[in-house]
Amino acid sequence: MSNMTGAFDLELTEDGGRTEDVSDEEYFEADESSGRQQEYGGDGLPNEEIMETIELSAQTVNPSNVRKIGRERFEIISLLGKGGYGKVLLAEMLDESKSKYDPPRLYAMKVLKKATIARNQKDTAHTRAERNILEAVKHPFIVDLHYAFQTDGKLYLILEYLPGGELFTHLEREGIFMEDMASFYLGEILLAIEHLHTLGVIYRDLKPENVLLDCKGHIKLTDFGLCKESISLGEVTHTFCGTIEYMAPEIVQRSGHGKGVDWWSLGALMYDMLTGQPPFSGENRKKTIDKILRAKLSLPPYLTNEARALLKKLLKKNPSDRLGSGPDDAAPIKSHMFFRHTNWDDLLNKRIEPPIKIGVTSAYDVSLFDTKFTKQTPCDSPVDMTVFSPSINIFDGFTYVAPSVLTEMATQPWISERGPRSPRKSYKNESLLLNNGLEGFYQANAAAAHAIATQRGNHPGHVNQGPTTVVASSRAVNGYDTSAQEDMDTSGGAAAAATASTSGGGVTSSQGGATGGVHHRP
Ligand SMILES: Nc1ncnc2c1ncn2[C@@H]1O[C@H](COP(=O)(O)OP(=O)(O)OP(=O)(O)O)[C@@H](O)[C@H]1O
Repeated sequence: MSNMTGAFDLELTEDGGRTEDVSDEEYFEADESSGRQQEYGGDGLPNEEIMETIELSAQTVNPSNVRKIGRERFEIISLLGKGGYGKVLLAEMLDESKSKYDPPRLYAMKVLKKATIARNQKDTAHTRAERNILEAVKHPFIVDLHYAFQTDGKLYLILEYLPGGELFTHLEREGIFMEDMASFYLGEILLAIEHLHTLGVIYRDLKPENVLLDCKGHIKLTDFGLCKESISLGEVTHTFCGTIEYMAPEIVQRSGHGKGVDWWSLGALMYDMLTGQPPFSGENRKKTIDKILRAKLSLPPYLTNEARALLKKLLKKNPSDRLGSGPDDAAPIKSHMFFRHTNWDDLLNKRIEPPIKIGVTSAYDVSLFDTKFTKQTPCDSPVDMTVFSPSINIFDGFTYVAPSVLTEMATQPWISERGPRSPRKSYKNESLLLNNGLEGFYQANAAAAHAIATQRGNHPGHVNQGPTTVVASSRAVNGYDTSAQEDMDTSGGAAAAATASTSGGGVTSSQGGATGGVHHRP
């Protein structure tokens, strides 16, 4: 549905008159002085952040009743994706006699060199005694980390498998989300980030690829604030996340990495959901950075006043002006008018039905993942170095990064985190754009949004009006790799593994027939 070419790309910022240039007081020269990037506490003073890092290992991750779970207990099924740090593979757990469980127990296996979680001691005095940090990180909208083990210098994280794939795969199919749909996903993401913040963890890496969907269509954030080291990039990997344990105290205490960076990223995701592209993106790294640091925010006219107001407040370049940067963290965002129809308690308890239904056909159905990965023969060797070629546009995936983070990155030696990912610029109804131009596109979207809302007998702010179903085609999973059995711990304990489930409800097609970027529902 969304295989349009660049011919239909929209340059919102160059649309003279049809978009609103937000030229208010938020304009912020990020390189004026580092002092302006500091986050301020309720007392008006900069926060002194003393970070502690917890390294992930079998000791810190595995439940105490699980003594030894090793690599030999997993059979690799398929490659799901590659990030800047390593691979993520679909893996099936075997019992102690190397037989498969029935029903199958599927996990996502992430292979890294090292991973830590950095958290602010000030915020976590009450949890510091905890041995198992994962108990603290556990949240309905954050991926579960079940086991960790190390072999050959590689750290294996055995994560909950999320068969719904990336939220933005679904967004690409839809073109854009209506505001009611967007508020559902943004609300779940917000709750996950708010939870991490209460633990003193800043997520920092909120971007489309890290927002996945579980089998029912609820959000799960991957990475839960991990600081990672790649298995393939040598001894030290400098990333915007930062390998915190090598940093000098004065770097760790730099306050450019306040919680506000996550609320900026939420704003950038919101903009992408509602307009089809990130707020600031250029054709290369330099231009993207430049736009994030200096370009005015442009808002298309079809956005409601509520969405417009929230975007302006989240995408404030100066973090101390940004909504959410204050001591109340997420609270003022939750009470913003954009979320006026959101019952936060219902949302947290998953009592709101997800707008997109995940229709996978079997536990092994990986068709919601990119075939450029799933068609490869999977193995857990290090990532191919060619994906880190310096010639690629390493900033394509970083249009969600807050200005303060970019400024800090510019002062540090830095290596790409991942291969290129083009910003989404595809729209459902290319003919509409061709015939009516940008204005027609906006009008049609606004009209369609209104029509759908009316049809539902509902206000556009409401969520949960009958799920859209994304039907995953049935396809054989290729490339089983049963050979990669490595020496590791032996004998598994009573693993409380989650059982892979595909029960996303009935599977009915609702694709096609989109008008003006809006999806028809059955
Ligand atoms: N739990 C999971 N279940 C299913 N797929 C996953 C899971 N975790 C990650 N993936 C897939 O693997 C891809 C790469 O994962 P991820 O982004 O976590 O890697 P990374 O090395 O941490 O990358 P980066 O930090 O650069 O984003 C994701 O975009 C997603 O498609």
